[in-house]
Amino acid sequence: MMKQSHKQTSVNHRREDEISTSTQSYSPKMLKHPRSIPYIFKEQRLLFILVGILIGSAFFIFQPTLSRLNPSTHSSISTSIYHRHQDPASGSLRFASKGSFPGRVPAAIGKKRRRIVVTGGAGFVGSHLVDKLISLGDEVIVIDNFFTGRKDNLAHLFGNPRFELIRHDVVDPILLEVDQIYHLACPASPVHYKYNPIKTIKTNVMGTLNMLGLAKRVGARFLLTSTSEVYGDPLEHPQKETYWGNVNPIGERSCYDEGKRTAETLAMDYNRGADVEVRIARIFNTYGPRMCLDDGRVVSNFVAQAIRKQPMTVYGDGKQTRSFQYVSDLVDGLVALMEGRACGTFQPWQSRRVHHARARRGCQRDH
Ligand SMILES: O=c1ccn([C@@H]2O[C@H](COP(=O)(O)OP(=O)(O)O[C@H]3OC[C@@H](O)[C@H](O)[C@H]3O)[C@@H](O)[C@H]2O)c(=O)[nH]1
Repeated sequence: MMKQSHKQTSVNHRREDEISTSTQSYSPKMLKHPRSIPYIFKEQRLLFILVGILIGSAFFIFQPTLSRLNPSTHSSISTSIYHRHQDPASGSLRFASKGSFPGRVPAAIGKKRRRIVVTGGAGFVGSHLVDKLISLGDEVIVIDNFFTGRKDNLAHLFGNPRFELIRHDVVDPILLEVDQIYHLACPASPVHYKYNPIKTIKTNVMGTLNMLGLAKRVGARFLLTSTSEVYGDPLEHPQKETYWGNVNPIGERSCYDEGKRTAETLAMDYNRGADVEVRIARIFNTYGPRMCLDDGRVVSNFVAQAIRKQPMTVYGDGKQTRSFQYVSDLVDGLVALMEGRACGTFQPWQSRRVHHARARRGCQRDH
């Protein structure tokens, strides 16, 4: 047994040397049960210390991995961040993917700034709306496929940290975490929307469906830019919102007229069926800066012809009438409509009294 103890460790070897040379009396009790627990604890303490260090190191190495696999073991703050990360529509994906550990609160949280999507934001009306929202301190994401919109209309905002531009066609779904959606994407001039009528109606129906789906998913408020053309060839002048129109479902302009009518139907159905807060603005003939010279609408046509000293072309018998408005007035109206409490359909000359009556009745209403 003594021989075995010598082989085990040099510590033991030294100890036995000490024992043999010491003046203390030899204690046979110590060697009597060398494999007893007190003996092992006393003689193998170095081994125990090493094992302890190994277990401790292993715990600290694997602990973060384990916590990522099991978020339920963390505080409520880290759990909610994890769930936001799981939502594919959530912008939290961005900070989570940077490798932040659960429980670490990103700097952006706490500073609540509204995030607003403007579809068709590179267009004539859209770009003015984006300017207005940026001036109000909001974060703006523009979605545009540049069919009639131009990057030039937004060039002055490139580099602004509160501005983002995404080349995307609303006919395809997109996931974003936003507070408000201004849905403008669609060619509006008769020349442009008649160029590819199937694409026009697809943009109005599928594009609006996608944006309403997004609004429902993230709880965003939704504003649809509709048109005076939903009245078709109206038999009433001027047209009130309560007028249902005199429409032709198979005419050359129907891709736009009927497309916008369907978009309005979808918006109201999402309001009634899915509690999406919707606003519908029936926009009349608008003019102002950034309108393309080849826009095809009457104001730009007349201005372009006047500049070129050409005669102005009046279509038909010239007895048709239109309501015109300057683009900044329209943009102010769109923002007021979005921010107001009233849901439903509105025109520029809508009276305050009617707005409030609707607000009292709640968002849901039928014409
Ligand atoms: O050169 C022209 C252009 C147009 N016109 C006439 O002027 C009137 C206005 O026509 P526009 O092309 O400007 O457009 P509209 O008013 O018919 O619809 C437009 O305004 C409302 C928006 O909601 C629609 O998106 C947009 O199509 C029409 O009667 C048209 O025939 C001319 O007489 N000469």
